[in-house]
Order: sequence, then C-alpha cells, then structure tokens
Amino acid sequence: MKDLLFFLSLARQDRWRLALGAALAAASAVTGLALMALAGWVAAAAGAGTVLVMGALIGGGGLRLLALMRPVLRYSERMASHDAAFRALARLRLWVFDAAAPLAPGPLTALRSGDLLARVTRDVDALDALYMRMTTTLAAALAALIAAAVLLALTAPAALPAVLGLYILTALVLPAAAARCSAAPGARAVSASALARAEAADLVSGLADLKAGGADARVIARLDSASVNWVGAQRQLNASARRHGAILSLAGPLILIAGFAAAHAGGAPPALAALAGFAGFALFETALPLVQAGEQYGQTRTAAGRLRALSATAPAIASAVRPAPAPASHDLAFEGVRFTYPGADKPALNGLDLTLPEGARLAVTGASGAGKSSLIRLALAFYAPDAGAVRLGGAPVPTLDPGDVRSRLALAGQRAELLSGTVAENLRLARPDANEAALWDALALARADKFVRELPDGLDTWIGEQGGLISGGQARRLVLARAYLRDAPVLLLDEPSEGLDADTEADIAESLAVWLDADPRRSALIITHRPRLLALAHEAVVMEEGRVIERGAPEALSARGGAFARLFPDYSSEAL
Ligand SMILES: Nc1ncnc2c1ncn2[C@@H]1O[C@H](COP(=O)(O)OP(=O)(O)OP(=O)(O)O)[C@@H](O)[C@H]1O
Repeated sequence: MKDLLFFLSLARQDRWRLALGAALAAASAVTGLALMALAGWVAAAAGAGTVLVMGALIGGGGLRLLALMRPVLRYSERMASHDAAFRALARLRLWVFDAAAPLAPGPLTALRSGDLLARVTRDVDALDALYMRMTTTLAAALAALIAAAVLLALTAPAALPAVLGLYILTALVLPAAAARCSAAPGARAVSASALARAEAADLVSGLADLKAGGADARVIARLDSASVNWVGAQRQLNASARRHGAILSLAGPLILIAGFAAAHAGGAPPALAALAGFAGFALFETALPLVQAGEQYGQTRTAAGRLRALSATAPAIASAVRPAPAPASHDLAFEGVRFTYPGADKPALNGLDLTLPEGARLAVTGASGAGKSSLIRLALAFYAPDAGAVRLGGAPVPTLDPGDVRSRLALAGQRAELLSGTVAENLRLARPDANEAALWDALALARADKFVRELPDGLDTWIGEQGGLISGGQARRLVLARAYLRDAPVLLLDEPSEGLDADTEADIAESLAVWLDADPRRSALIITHRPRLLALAHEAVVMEEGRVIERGAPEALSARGGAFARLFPDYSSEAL
C-alpha cells in the first residue's frame, strides 16, 4: 500500500486534471442514476395509467435531457481522466529512467535486460489502473451513493436500508474479496511475465551463439516454462474475475427487486417503488469498476513494488550533493586502489598504483583477468573503489560531478557497444550536434570512412540490432570514430585493434598518433596486447592480479627480460 501511495503522490502535478476527471465521473454517475430512476418512474406510472399529462411531459423531457447529458459527460470524463493518466504515466516512465540511469552499468548489470524492459513497459503500464481508476471510480461511487440516499429519502425512504445495505455490501465486500483472490496470482503473473521477457530477450540477442553451442533448446524450454507459469497465473485471475462477475450480475437485479419490494412494502405507490428499484440498479453499476480495481490489485501492487525496488537500489557511486569544483587538469591517478565486484570472492584490483598525467600515452597490458578493463570502469565512476582513491585532476572522482568526469573521458570499449540505429545516430551519441563533415573526419581518423561510403545509404545505413549487420572489425572502428568525435582530453581505449588486420591496425596506430600530437594536453590509456599499439606509448605497464608489476618505456621493458619480455618475446620486430 505504501508503494501505491508513493506512486499516487508522483501524480501531484496532474492533480487538477485528475480532479476534473473525478468531478466529471461523479456527474456522469449521478446523471446515470437520475436517468434510470426517472425511466423507472415514467414507465411504471404510465403502465399503471396514473401518470398525469404534466408529469409525463416533465418526465419525458427530463429523460431526453438526461439521455443527452449522460454520453456527453461520460465522453468528457474519459477524455479528462485518460489525459491525466497518460500524463502521469509519461512522467512515471521518466522517473523510472532517472532511477535506473545512476545504477548503470554497476548494480544494473545484476538485472537482466528483458527484466529491466519489463519494468519500464509492463510494470509502468500496470500502474495505469492506479491513475485511471482510483480517483474516478471512488468519486463516481461516492457521488452516486449520496445522490441515491437523498433521492430515496425524499421519495421512498422504506427502500433506503435495503438498497444502501446491499450496495455497500457489493461495493465493499466484492472488491475486497477480488483483491484478496488476485493478490497471489497477480504477483505471479507480473513476475512470470518479466521472467518470460528476460528469457525471450536473451534468446533473441544470443540466438546465433546459442544455436552454435546447441543451447537454444534449453533457453526455449526456460522461456516455455516461464510462459506456462504466466498463462497459469492469468487463468487464475480470469477465473476469479468470472466468479466475481457472476456474483455482480446477480447483485444488480437483486438490488432492483429489493429496492422495489422494500418501497412497495413501505406503502410507496408503484411509480415510486419502480423509481427506488431502478435507482438501486443504477447505483449498483458504480460497484463494477470497484470490483475491477480489486481484480487488478495484485498486479498493480507487485508492479509498484518492483519499480520501487529499482529506485531503492543504491548506485555504485552516489552523486556528490555539492560536487567539488571541476579540476583544471586532466591527470588521472589510481592510488592504492582495491576493488572487488559485488558478489565476487576475489578483488579485481588489489593495490593498483597508476598515473596518467596530462599529455601522456600509457599502454596497459597483462594476462586475461589481470584487471585492465576494471581500472577503466573505475575511472568512469561506474564503480567506487573499496580502498584507495581514483583521482581526476587531483580530486577524488566520487566528489566530482559524474557528468563532468565523463565529459573529460572518451571510451572505445572492448565490446563494441553499438545501438540499433544508423551509422550517424551511433556516432552522434558522442556529440549530438556534430555535422556531417565532423562525422566523416572522425570516421577517416578511425579508418572507417571507406567502408561507410560503400554501405547502401552511407551515414544513414541501419547497422542492425547491436550493429549486427556490420563486421566485428567495422564495429570496432565505428566505436573508435565515436571516441574521436567526442574529443575528450583523455582517451581510454580497450583493445582498440582487436579483430583488425595488420594493415588496418598500423593505419589506426598512425592516425591515433596524429590525433594525440594535435593537442599536447590530450592523453591516452591504451589497453592492448598488440606491439604496434604498445609502440605508440611513452610508457607501458604490465598488470597481474589487480596491480602493476612492471612499468617503463616499452623498448626498455623489452630489453629488461621481465614480465613484459615474456609476454612479447619478439617485441622489437613486431612493433615496427
Ligand atoms: N561484472 C563483473 N562481476 C564480477 N567479476 C568481474 C566482473 N567483471 C570482471 N570481473 C572479474 O574481475 C577480474 C578482472 O577482470 P577484467 O575484465 O578487469 O580483466 P582484464 O584484465 O580486462 O581481462 P581481459 O583482458 O580478459 O579483458 C576477473 O577475475 C574477472 O572475472
């Protein structure tokens, strides 16, 4: 309930629109009640031959007026309440993104992408019942209840206890029973559908690899089991809805008959007894949405809980409330850094000391798992060190504005991260206002211009889901071009020439040197196993088990006969 109240409070900005929807819903319900009651009165009075000419005229005119008002009010209410609800949902989606963004990629890596998608889409959609139904349904029920009480008190007071008693029973007990029955299957439906989406996303994104490894049948079986679970929960919800629907369809005529009988027994003439019965019937109609809200309670509550859990997850680095002033220099330093990934049993970085002064070119090498990529993740403030400090321009990174930190660092990561979009869209992630000439310059530097010109639509060619329609080497060059386009003073490159042929690698090394030479303040940290790129660096370090074990100019390290020389026995000839 606390979660639901929290999400209701998020719609504060839409309160006047929600209030307008509620007022129109109340007016529509009262009009419906008046229409039914008057119709009952006119029909019964005319049938009994007691209706006076004046009464018939008033009754007939009133009926026509109410019959016209009812659809107009209903339409206006739907427009107002849907408008308010959609605005609230749009705001809620932004809230979810705001909650998720600081978690990326650190704590968010624990969440499967399909599950995250389910939160942003299905869970947010499940809350529409909260915004769409909550206020309008309650307002309509309350207004109709008061109107019916007044009408019956004035016309057929004997029917009052029966009609109101039965209504309150229907409007309170049935929704409560529906909420109770839907709680467990509703929660299961939300969790199972999120799981099914996560399995489906994994299947789609990794289908080729899964097929190649013969693991597709296993993932399909998991998807199948999640879907069966989801359908089972949905069936339970439908069965519960049918049960409550059947009770509701009995309750309507029952209130009608009870209202009529009680009024008649109290001495009311047939026309007023009919009025009482039909007023009860119209009143009962407002109980239906209450029961529907009860049916959705389980799903709405679970979705709200899942969204709140996302916002309650602590980011790897909390943004400084008052960030330290942006430092003047771009020196990057790791001082005694120790870091263990959440849930891991051994540290990825263990006493790392490393400096990348402004204008320097540092190559980082070492065996797989030595911690090379992890140091980049800490530099980008994706994670905070457990001990020691990462400093930019002398200031600890967590004290700085994360946006400022990331604007000074450009990354071409080990995994060529491309979005499903065009070449231009992928490049402009680095600089949204870049013109075409700037895009081509960056592509030329990364030796990617030739292949992009040969694509069917050049810059506007769609490169597929995660760049799936271009080769691994082409993807790598696009990511490098994107890092150049960003034009940040510190360039972080993680295996930039992996998967490229020797000529392209040599071209890239040359253009990288030109780019770095163009501004003496530009610095680069290059993680690589390729002698061609190592030769670009003023200094190289060898990492082992999360720390630096050797540091020096590549030529000197090669001559020293230590770890570097063991990794690159033919360095001198290969670096040429
Ligand atoms: N997200 C993660 N969660 C848990 N452990 C991780 C995670 N990422 C990396 N590790 C672990 O941290 C250690 C260092 O990994 P890292 O990726 O930094 O090594 P690396 O030197 O870049 O290796 P490679 O050259 O293979 O990329 C490894 O033992 C790895 O298994």
